[in-house]
Amino acid sequence: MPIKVNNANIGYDHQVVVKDLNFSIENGDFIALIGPNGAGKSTLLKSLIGVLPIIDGEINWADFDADNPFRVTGFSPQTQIIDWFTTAFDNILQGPLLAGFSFHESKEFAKQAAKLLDIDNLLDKPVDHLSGGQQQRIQIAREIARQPHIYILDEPTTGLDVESSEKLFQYLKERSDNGNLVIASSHDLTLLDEYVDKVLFIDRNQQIFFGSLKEFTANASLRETYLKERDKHES
Ligand SMILES: Nc1ncnc2c1ncn2[C@@H]1O[C@H](COP(=O)(O)OP(=O)(O)OP(=O)(O)O)[C@@H](O)[C@H]1O
Repeated sequence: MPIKVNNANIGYDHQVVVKDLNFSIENGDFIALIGPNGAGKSTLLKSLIGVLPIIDGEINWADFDADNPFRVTGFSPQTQIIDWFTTAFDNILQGPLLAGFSFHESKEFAKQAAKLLDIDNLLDKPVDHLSGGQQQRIQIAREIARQPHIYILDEPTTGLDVESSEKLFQYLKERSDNGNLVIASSHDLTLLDEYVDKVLFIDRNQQIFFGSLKEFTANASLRETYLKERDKHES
């Protein structure tokens, strides 16, 4: 079992944001992490990859080098981590280079990822000359170019238009169909309905639901609760 979360309490400086999390991520899973604003989605994704220590319980990366999950993971947080003083291409190239690919392979992977994110015409531009949505694409392209086994993506479609969001989710679905793991937070239920196979719903400091998309969709009151909470926080 690649990632197993047991009775985990997560948060900041002993301030618990979500308590008693219990779920596991298996090879081939494409999981949507949903919950209203402030529910703790970013906190959970940071805890999963280990940049934020958990308060209690366990998160086990059973089949991987637990000391260095970054080797096998593409992680795109909500706050942009970008090298502002280089070009779009050099930013993307850093992903595969740091993952250990040769310069030649890295250039190929960077070009492919740029094409997927429709930024191949911006590659020689300094990143601080680009729009927020274009910068978001660069960050995701950099992670995709690493060819990771696990994708941990915090609202990857923010700033992306509908067509690009569909293309990205289609790609992630193909990766999960090939045995890779994807967990992505999103507020876009239409996109999730089309591509993901499991849902993790957190709200009011707790895990409300973890299971298949089918179960989630079939449970009208659960879906209703999610939509109501989401819209309440967004209005
Ligand atoms: N660095 C931090 N230190 C202390 N508290 C924080 C920190 N970052 C976030 N929080 C708090 O943790 C809670 C969860 O925040 P988080 O960003 O994980 O929510 P989210 O579900 O990702 O929200 P959104 O949908 O708005 O991105 C919020 O109450 C937030 O104020």
